[in-house]
Amino acid sequence: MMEHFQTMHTKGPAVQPISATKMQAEKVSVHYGTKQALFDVDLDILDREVTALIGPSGCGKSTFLRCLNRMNDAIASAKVSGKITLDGGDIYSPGLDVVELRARVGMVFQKPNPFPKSIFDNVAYGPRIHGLARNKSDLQEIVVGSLRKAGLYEEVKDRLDEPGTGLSGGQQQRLCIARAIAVSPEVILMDEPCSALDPIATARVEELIDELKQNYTIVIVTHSMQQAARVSQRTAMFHLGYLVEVGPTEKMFSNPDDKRTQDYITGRFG
Ligand SMILES: Nc1ncnc2c1ncn2[C@@H]1O[C@H](COP(=O)(O)OP(=O)(O)OP(=O)(O)O)[C@@H](O)[C@H]1O
Repeated sequence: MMEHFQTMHTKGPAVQPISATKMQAEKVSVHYGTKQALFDVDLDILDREVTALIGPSGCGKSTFLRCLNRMNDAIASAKVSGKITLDGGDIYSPGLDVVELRARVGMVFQKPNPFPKSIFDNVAYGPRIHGLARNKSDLQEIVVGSLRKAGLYEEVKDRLDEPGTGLSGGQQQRLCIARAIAVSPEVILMDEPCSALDPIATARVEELIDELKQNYTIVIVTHSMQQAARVSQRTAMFHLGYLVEVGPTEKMFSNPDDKRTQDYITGRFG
């Protein structure tokens, strides 16, 4: 795992930077038909940090993640209440362009899901539909830049015209990350992005997440305590649809406030 050390070039006491809130959830509840899956969740997502969502299966992690870019809109039975803001603006306000929202808050799924298109076209897809490139060389620059940021360019630069589906699982997931990055999102949501990957590909994606947090706010759902501890700065623990507690990852894994977190991280349930 790559370490980032900050060097202070100025004299005087070190000032602890205060992270700004990028997204804020207030009293967020979700029902699927008559079944309530989330109960009054209040959670701040801090800018340019990795927030890990942990908790036993079915506790509502993915449901909450999907609220952050309105992916639950696609589920007919899902009803979201409460308030979620991005830079202070309500993402559920009527008239909000959901396509624009999803460009600002991108998503990477559990199973790598490249389009049945070339590597180049996978990454160019978003910039094309959002009209982000003025000409071919602009588009080329965006695609190459995104593949570089996703740590994939060197591996694929000689075969950009070949299908994305021909890559290995780990490469496909980095391609999906490049595709998400290509539209310059501010927030990237990741739903168990490594669960289909082998340990080496997982380590590569974890390193990438660590690098990406310099420029993007990341929210990751993970079943792996080790992964949450390795990649995140803050951890939010969910249980039976409730947010149990949230805090700095180090504290959550060494000295959590809530017994349910303690039980979960020590493998007593989940
Ligand atoms: N599309 C859906 N329709 C109906 N119920 C759903 C739907 N998606 C999730 N649920 C229910 O909502 C609850 C929370 O599910 P969710 O997938 O958010 O949990 P999770 O913590 O992400 O679980 P896992 O770790 O197993 O992925 C569960 O009881 C689940 O069965």
